[in-house]
Amino acid sequence: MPDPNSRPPVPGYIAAILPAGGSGQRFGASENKLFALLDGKPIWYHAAQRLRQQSAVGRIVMAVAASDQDAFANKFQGLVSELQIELVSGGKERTDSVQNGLGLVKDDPSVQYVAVHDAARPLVSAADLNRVFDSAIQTGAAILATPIPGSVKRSDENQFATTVDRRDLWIALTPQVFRIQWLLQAYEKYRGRPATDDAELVQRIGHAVTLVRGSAENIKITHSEDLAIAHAILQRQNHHA
Ligand SMILES: Nc1ccn([C@@H]2O[C@H](COP(=O)(O)OP(=O)(O)OP(=O)(O)O)[C@@H](O)[C@H]2O)c(=O)n1
Ligand SMILES: C[C@](O)(CO)[C@H](O)COP(=O)(O)O
Repeated sequence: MPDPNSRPPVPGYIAAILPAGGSGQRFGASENKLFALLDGKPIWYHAAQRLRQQSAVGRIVMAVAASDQDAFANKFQGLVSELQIELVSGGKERTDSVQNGLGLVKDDPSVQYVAVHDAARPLVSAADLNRVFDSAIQTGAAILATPIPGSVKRSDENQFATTVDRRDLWIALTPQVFRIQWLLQAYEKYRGRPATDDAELVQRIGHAVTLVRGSAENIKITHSEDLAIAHAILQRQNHHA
């Protein structure tokens, strides 16, 4: 159902917020996992570059932890300027980082939608970006997601399994794209109750969030072994480009 309040988009109507303020505990490197190189460039750069290539995207705001700010001001300064990225401080939780990014764009009248995209997802395709942007314009809130690929089990207290019907289960990806007023309201009402993504906050204030089927290649770099998988996916994508 088309959103009656949506206005016809003009280039730059989306602000992308890239939370990059984590520490990559599960990746286990001595520095932020987002600094690991993929095809010679840091992971965060690939994520931001794919958004920069979209004419719908105007501002790109990246939230960076205090401990990484020197690296972004020095080592990565050229890459940050090249992609015209605005930096803000990261927060304790991912939601705090996103909220800091929102603070920078909330009063900008050219921003109609916000796309929140993990800086740890370097492989999102242009086709998926276009589809989730289009869906957000139609509905006000849309996220990339991919159906659960395997059998799903629930463990009881003795670690005995029951099987969960997976037919309507999806894995949430990013970008997650929202009409800016909805995301601002969601964060105004957010009282720190844990949420692993922004769609959950928007749902909590009563808006339906549309699932847009996206490629499972849009992985989040979480564990160190994900880097080798990302290299293989990138090679395949480059080969088919
Ligand atoms: N306080 C935080 C925590 C996470 N993130 C960002 O949110 C994205 C998804 O988070 P995740 O993959 O969990 O990254 P980390 O929190 O860095 O990883 P870990 O949980 O293993 O420490 C990443 O781009 C990460 O940098 C953030 O901006 N601020
Ligand atoms: C936002 C997210 O990437 C969507 O899949 C995910 O929820 C982040 O979760 P994590 O616990 O930080 O891995």
